[in-house]
Amino acid sequence: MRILVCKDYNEMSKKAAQMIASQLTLKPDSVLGLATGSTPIGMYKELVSMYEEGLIDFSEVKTFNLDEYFELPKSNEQSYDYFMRENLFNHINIKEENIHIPNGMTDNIEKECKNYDEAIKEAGGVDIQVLGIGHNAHIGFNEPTINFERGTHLVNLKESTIEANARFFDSIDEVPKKAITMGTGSIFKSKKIMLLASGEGKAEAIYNTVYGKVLPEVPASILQFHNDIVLILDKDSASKLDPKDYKLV
Ligand SMILES: O=P(O)(O)OC[C@H]1O[C@](O)(CO)[C@@H](O)[C@@H]1O
Repeated sequence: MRILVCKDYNEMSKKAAQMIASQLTLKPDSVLGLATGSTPIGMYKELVSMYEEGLIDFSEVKTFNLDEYFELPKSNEQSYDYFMRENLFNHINIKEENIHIPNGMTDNIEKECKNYDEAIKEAGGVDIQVLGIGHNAHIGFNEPTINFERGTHLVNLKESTIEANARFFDSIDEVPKKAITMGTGSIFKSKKIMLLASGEGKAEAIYNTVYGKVLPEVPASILQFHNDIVLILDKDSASKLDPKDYKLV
């Protein structure tokens, strides 16, 4: 588990975008696993700037998003489909058929989840999975639970997650209570993983992820077993780590 600590959120975003750009240089038809939430917004801004400067090309890239709210129409500005188009897809030359986001409006959850995992497999697997992390160390919408979920599945959101995400909605009652998310098993199959975190509020989750016991109650802790993962943090989210365990960049 490599840990890079940047001086602030903007530097973290630049570093993360550089890592994605390197991936696309090495493999133009990369399969990118993408995250939503507030943390990756700075990285997406950097990627759009790099694309506009002609430094990167998304024409052969395929993407798979980690999660999507259940029964929230794509047209809703709080859907992750809407978020991804606003923050990235509408501003780069990715092909529509190469964009994959779980269909939160499906009337056949089991089929949707199975098809999603199969589509990832058919694409050759995720080359680099971008992750954020919740205050309770959830990754995607894999909440603290009693077992690590293997594949993409429907999940009941924890109250703490609903409260954390209520900031994006007019009222907490509007926050969906369920979501479709790639499972920790699906995430773990990614060839590389890049986890981003910013702010003091994530320091505890990062500490538990790096040093804690590998438990489904701390979903991100499973990442200790991955053989090619980098955490890109800002100083605040890294504040509980031992400086000998990370590199300042
Ligand atoms: O980056 P944020 O907004 O703190 O969100 C952290 C995590 O919570 C989620 O938004 C799910 O609640 C994830 O998609 C994200 O990685």
